Amino acid sequence: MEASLLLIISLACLVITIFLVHIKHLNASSKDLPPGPWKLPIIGSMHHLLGEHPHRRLRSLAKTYGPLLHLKLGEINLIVVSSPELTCEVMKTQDVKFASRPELLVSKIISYDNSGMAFAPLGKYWLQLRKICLVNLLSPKRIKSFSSIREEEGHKLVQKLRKAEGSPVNITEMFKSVAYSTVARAAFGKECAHQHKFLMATEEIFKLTSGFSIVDLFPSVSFLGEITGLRPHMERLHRTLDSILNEIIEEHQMKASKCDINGDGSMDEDIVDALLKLTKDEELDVPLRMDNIKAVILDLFLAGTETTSTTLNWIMTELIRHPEVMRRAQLEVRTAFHGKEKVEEEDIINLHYLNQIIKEGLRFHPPGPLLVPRHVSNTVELSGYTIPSGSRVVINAWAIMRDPSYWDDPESFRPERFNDVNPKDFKGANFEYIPFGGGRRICPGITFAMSSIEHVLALLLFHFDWKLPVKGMSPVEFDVEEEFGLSLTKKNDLQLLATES
Ligand code: HEM
Repeated sequence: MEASLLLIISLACLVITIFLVHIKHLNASSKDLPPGPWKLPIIGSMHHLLGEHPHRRLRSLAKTYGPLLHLKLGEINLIVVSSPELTCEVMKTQDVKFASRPELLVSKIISYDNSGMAFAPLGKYWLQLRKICLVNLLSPKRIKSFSSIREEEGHKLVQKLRKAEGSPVNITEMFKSVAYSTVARAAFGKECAHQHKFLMATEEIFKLTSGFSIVDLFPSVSFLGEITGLRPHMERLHRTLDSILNEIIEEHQMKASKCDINGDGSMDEDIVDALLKLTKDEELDVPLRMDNIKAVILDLFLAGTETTSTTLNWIMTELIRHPEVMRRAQLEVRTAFHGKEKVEEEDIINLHYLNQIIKEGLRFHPPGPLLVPRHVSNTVELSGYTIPSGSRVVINAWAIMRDPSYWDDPESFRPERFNDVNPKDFKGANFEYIPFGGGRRICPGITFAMSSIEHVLALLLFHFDWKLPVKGMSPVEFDVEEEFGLSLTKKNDLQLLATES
């Protein structure tokens, strides 16, 4: 009896010793890696992310360990960048070394083996897509040609709000619908018959693309996808989207063949038409297959709709919370369009205060708080530390854009801060203001996004006065709870009362 007790105690001591030695070994400061919190076997530093959304936890950790942080998340080395100087190093000085993307399970399944632009690895194929996107799909000329779409969708939104006058409206749903319809009509030439299904699927995908999903932290444990149900779920979403895309492409092929038959070159070209034409282009470095075309279309939806509607939603929330900003913006818009029949896009450019509001909205609530993760293919030096090949790199844009060393009173919504003689711009030159990212992976949809956001907000401010539906509720009490995914959305839908001005 005593002997077996002794044996148990000895075994327990042995296990504890091995465990402690293992932890010590795991945590033995590697001189080369950036600093980071202590690790446990298998999960590494995952427990340090509990309790808050990742962008907030990572900011707290950066306060302790510095602006270049290393976390071991399962099998992944995660490098977190939280200062403009290091962001400049990643996005400018050493841009090419940090410009690839990690392979996430969701983008592999949904995006036809990572063949969309957002998750394609750096290389010839991505470069070709990027050129196609900038020259053919999202060129300033093409975006201008979508102005009638923006106007019609804006008009529909105003009509819906007029109809609902007197009752609370779910403005979040309306923003999703207008963002979706605008991209759908630009891409497909008309609204998609399966709008609801498509929107639901894209929202789900955004939640799965955070990069913090268990399947992306243990990529070598392939059965995790099955036992968590994530893989079958992603495959179902893929099948739904694939069948919708097939239908749309068939329609476009039929339309194109009819135009050919009639010898009618005057057909209005949408983004799908432009992409289909490219499948016949023999000059391309890498030929485009039908799956690639579907991946690109999907990317434009995924990247363009949720981000735009999220921005609109947060800005409207802040306008409600700051009635003095709302009043000043309404005055600006109403003065600019006084006596005019409609809100014209050319005049929106002169709405300087509205532009400052949008910039402040993107600073205060960036739809991509950690941007889109980068991947390091070869070991690289950063600020005297070694970033091992295979590391995942995220830039905590949310933390940088609220850093008091670069922003005065950063926790307040103050559009006037962009009223400087040399205001910070988001086109990739100011690394303390990066809502659209930077470097060669910078968002190619900035002009598309800005023209939609400006137009919708100008209409809402011009035509309506806005109130909270609950009497007696103070605007500052209004909730700003967040939900984290690839985009940072408002958790609860925004319900408001609109009265015609
Ligand atoms: C307010 C709206 C938007 C925001 C805040 C936003 C933000 C971003 C960010 C942060 C990135 C990653 C940049 C990086 O890695 O440095 C990105 C990439 C991308 N965005 Fe946007 N975006 C918006 C709207 C749009 C729109 C409207 C489109 C197209 C219709 C679009 C298409 C893309 C694409 C294709 C990429 C991937 C680029 C690449 O990896 O080469 N985005 N966006």
